[in-house]
Amino acid sequence: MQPDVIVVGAGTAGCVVARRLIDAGRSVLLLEAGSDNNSTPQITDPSRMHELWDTGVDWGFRTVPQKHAHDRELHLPRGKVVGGSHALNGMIWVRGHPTDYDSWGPGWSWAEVKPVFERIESVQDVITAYDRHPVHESIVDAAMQNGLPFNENYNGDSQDGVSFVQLTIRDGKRLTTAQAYLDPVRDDPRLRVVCSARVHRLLMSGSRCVGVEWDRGGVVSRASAAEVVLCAGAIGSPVILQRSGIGDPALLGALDIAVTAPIPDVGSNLQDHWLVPVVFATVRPVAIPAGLPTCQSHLFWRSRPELTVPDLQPIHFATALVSPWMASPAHGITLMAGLIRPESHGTVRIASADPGRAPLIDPRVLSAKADLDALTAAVDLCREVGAQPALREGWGARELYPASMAATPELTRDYIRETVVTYHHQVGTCAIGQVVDPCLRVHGIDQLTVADASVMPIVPTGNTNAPAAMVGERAAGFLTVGTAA
Ligand SMILES: Cc1cc2nc3c(=O)[nH]c(=O)nc-3n(C[C@H](O)[C@H](O)[C@H](O)COP(=O)(O)OP(=O)(O)OC[C@H]3O[C@@H](n4cnc5c(N)ncnc54)[C@H](O)[C@@H]3O)c2cc1C
Repeated sequence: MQPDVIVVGAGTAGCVVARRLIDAGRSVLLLEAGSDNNSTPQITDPSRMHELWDTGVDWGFRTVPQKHAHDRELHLPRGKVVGGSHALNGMIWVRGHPTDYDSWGPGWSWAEVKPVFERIESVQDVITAYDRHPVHESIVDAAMQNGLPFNENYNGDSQDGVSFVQLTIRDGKRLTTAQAYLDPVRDDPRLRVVCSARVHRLLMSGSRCVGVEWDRGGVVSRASAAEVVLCAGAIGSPVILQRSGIGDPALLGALDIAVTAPIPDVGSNLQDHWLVPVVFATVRPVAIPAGLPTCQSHLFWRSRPELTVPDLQPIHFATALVSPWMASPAHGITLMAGLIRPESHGTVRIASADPGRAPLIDPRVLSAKADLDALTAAVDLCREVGAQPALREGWGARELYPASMAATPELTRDYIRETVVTYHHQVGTCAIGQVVDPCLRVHGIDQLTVADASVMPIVPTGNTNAPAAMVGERAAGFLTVGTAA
């Protein structure tokens, strides 16, 4: 098969891109490093997502030691299976704040992307009505007792307030873009999906990308195509570019990789959202039945009232999420203090030309003091919500962490450095403007597009799966219809 287009990565965006290219009559070779087995109960049952980390479907990335987080190496789970990170994620559907897209460049204004979200939502089920766990009803009540408004639809006119989350679930099972977009065209003769195919590098002819090289069970194969679309995610896409000689000449030179295109910003501008656990023991048992995730409510709020856009998004879990050093209660809940407009930015760099070596991922978490301040406000807010009667009296909720570990502002900051974890929203490493143009074509290279979370120049105000799917739809439009799609 000599496809029209090679798509690398069958994750959230890659499945959308492949499907829309097939719809437009193109032949597609879709290469995925992980397996095709996304129908295990651990993936399909939304209540079991916590069982997936550090298994065969997780790339299991670790950051380099984080200087501002007590030198901890943070786990960054990423999906390695058809469905990508959507097969591992919390299934929460958030379009983002309208102003998020203003800085993305021509073609990306809210007026232009809003209809794209609506189109995706006509393919990708997003459920808003489900059997909410009573503890989430109480968490929402507690947030309102603490002065927050209830927001029926945070994907509507305003994000602000406490809400029940909207979820990508169908009939009690996780619904990824692999199922919603890819599965309906699986039998189309123009589509070939090759799994366990780890792409090592791009094949270049001068400044033209003419194909890719991959490894499958120790066998190296190559294919050429008129277009290559990288959908390997915010870690995978910059890594493939760097290994292909597209990146910072200083890095490539140090690793003895010939420079194909000097683009210093490949792998820079890594952004993520951050979470800090506020854990409560409850007297009443809390158990989530199969078919729904433990996280069913969240809130959007501001660390400072003068901010025009929410910078906090605590998410709430009907279970005690404790670190190994913490005491685990018999029953509990966790209000995860969430920062969603971080100032700290980092990098993704290959460590060597050897594709077997893990990349060096340095998000530089909490390197900006503003992030520590905002997370402190988020922790304070979660502590206040947990102390409200709906939880204190209704469930016997008692704060376990940070509790006395936040007795002073300095201790609170220390607790944050000790417990901060990823919110799983890495973006920005092949950013529009820096690495790709607004049509997602890599600067100075012909026939090469990047279409995944890596192109987002600023991390959206909210979870990143819906924006990644939106990027996939836009990319396919750029490739098939042109810039006005
Ligand atoms: C644990 C977790 C929870 C999350 N919760 C939520 C949530 O509730 N809501 C939300 O909106 N977002 C959530 N996210 C984030 C969201 O899932 C991601 O932003 C989104 O899936 C990114 O899509 P993508 O297409 O950029 O990358 P991915 O979906 O990660 O897809 C990349 C694909 O490329 C493949 N790949 C990578 N390198 C190669 C290579 N060299 N060769 C071949 N294939 C390769 C990968 O295996 C993967 O399948 C979560 C993420 C995680 C990990």
